[in-house]
Amino acid sequence: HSLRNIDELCASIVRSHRETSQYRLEELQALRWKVFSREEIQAYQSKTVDEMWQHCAVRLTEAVQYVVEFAKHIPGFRMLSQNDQIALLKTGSMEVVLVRMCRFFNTENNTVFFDGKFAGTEVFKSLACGDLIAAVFDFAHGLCALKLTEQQLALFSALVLINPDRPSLEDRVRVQRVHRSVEVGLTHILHRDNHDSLLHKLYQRMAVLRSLCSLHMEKLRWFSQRYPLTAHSLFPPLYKELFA
Ligand SMILES: CCS(=O)(=O)c1ccc(CC(=O)Nc2nc(-c3ccccc3)c(C(=O)c3ccccc3CC(C)C)s2)cc1
Repeated sequence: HSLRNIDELCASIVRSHRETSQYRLEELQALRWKVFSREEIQAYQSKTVDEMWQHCAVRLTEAVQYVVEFAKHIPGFRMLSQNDQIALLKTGSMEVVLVRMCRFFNTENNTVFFDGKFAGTEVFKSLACGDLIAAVFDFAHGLCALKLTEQQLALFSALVLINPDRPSLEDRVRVQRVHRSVEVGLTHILHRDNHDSLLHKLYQRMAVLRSLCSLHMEKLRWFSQRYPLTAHSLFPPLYKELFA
């Protein structure tokens, strides 16, 4: 790895991250105190379980679509086979949405940017999966505490996505090679930012991510058994393709 092409790799991943984030940081900062009114919270809480799940599935699918675009612009990712790209996105896209949450989470009032305003856990009550929401909020808190820069977040997102341990990969060795070059890139910018200790903490966060995503999948299975019609006919196709 000559330094030049590590710099190029970092630059292309950071550019891709910036171009595939629906909101710039400044926009999210400007909106951080725009919270839902009592009436709006009441409206969310009076939705039925399947209405709220459908609503979140649409939001999550939209966030995942941006992650798919992010992946497509990562040089090493594009070189992989179609099947391996799908295999990595199947498990990694939700993890990247969760990692990106540190951009749109306000630790001061424990709210997340959702549907145009910042929402507390009470907004998601009618999902009937308080443990998943609490775990997602806890994870977002923990990640925000690391105060990642956009560049560090971009490289960490790519590292989470290009994971050679994913099931059913055809060319694991190739994914390992791309993973290693992204890791060299992340190590390089953490060293440049004089924040070497962060890498170890980020690896610890990756372990929590995996458990969070299996909890999400478990809830999704529960939901689609309980509401088969909604899950099979009303969920966005990409959501079903990636999560069902
Ligand atoms: C990411 C790019 S960005 O420009 O920063 C941006 C762009 C757009 C937005 C708006 C946005 O889509 N916010 C969402 N919030 C949540 C959410 C919902 C419950 C709790 C915590 C966050 C979404 C989810 O559907 C989600 C996300 C992670 C785990 C679980 C879920 C819901 C499950 C229960 C179906 S989508 C925010 C930020």
